[in-house]
Amino acid sequence: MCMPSSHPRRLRAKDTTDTMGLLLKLIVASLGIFLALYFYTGQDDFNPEMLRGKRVIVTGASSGIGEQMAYHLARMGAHVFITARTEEKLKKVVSKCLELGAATAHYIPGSMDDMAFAERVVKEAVKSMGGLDFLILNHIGYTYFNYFDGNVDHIRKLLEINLLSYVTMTVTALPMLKESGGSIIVVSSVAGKYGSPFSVPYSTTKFALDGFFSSLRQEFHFQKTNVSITLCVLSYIDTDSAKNAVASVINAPAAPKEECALALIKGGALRQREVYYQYQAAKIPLLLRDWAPDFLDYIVRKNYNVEKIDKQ
Ligand SMILES: NC(=O)C1=CN([C@@H]2O[C@H](COP(=O)(O)OP(=O)(O)OC[C@H]3O[C@@H](n4cnc5c(N)ncnc54)[C@H](OP(=O)(O)O)[C@@H]3O)[C@@H](O)[C@H]2O)C=CC1
Ligand SMILES: C[C@H](CCC(=O)NCCS(=O)(=O)O)[C@H]1CC[C@H]2[C@@H]3C(=O)C[C@@H]4C[C@H](O)CC[C@]4(C)[C@H]3CC[C@]12C
Repeated sequence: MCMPSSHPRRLRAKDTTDTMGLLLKLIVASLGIFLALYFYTGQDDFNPEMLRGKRVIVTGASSGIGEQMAYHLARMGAHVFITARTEEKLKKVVSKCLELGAATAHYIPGSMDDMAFAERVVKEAVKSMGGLDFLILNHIGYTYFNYFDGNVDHIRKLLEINLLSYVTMTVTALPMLKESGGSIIVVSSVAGKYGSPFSVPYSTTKFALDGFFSSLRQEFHFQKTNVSITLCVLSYIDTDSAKNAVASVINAPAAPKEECALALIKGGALRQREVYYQYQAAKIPLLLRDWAPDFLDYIVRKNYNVEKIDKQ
């Protein structure tokens, strides 16, 4: 009887390990290709004509990404209705929108810590434009970029501006959006998808937006409500307020606000459930969140010059 020697058996075990390794690499590569195709497809079907004559509200449009969205919409021939607190800035944005080709452009100044104002914005916009196709929720209240200071009242106030005014505007706008088969675009952040140091109150409000709008989207399916909800997950964008707040602390480049604004409008017009901008900075790290959360936390922390915060 011939007993197989231990050597060939070891070789067979090594062959099996090599094959498994190769298979694993193939699976990971195919998954990568599949995800890349899945998340990139759709954007190409966009045509700026989709926005011509559409009636759009943009909040937080006196500066930054909101202002840039207003300009893109104006170039596309939309009716633009903008809001924020600073009237002087809003006036300038409205006149530039008209120069760029907006069908109409109007503004209403006020603060989103007042829910009666949030409701009024929608009602005035509908009166002025004769209906509503897109509700773009983009504004945020002032917050600090530093260690959590224990101030519960700040979190409560920020929740009113960053979350409850979004909810109020959605509730008020829903009948008109149902009528037009319209869309809600909600501007959020990677800080609303994973834990972010020095942004505790801000991150709290952005996670809450995901809870509200992702759950509402589920109910829309059951109710056959033809209103799309696009949640926009942004990485660091080069707006003045973001750069002022974090430039010395974050070791990552900021993406251009003009391109970002266009990506959000495209995603909304195509009725995508989520937009990630910039894709590699916002989406790729998230692939780790459920499978390697400690590793993701470590990568996130690596982006911070924490000594700059400690010295402040
Ligand atoms: N820039 C970035 O790196 C990132 C931004 N985002 C998100 O993008 C969106 C826009 O950010 P960004 O353009 O950088 O911000 P900006 O600071 O440039 O713009 C914020 C807007 O909100 C308005 N606003 C502030 N406070 C209030 C208030 N109490 N009531 C009503 N409006 C208010 C501001 O105008 P006014 O002061 O005149 O009221 C301004 O128009 C936000 O939702 C933010 O979370 C997400 C990830 C990254
Ligand atoms: C702290 C920012 C809030 C904006 C603000 O109130 N600025 C006023 C400063 S000023 O008065 O001097 O002008 C945050 C707004 C957007 C945040 C960034 C974001 O959402 C993306 C990244 C998320 C990550 O988790 C943390 C870093 C971010 C770049 C984050 C930083 C804080 C904001 C700029």
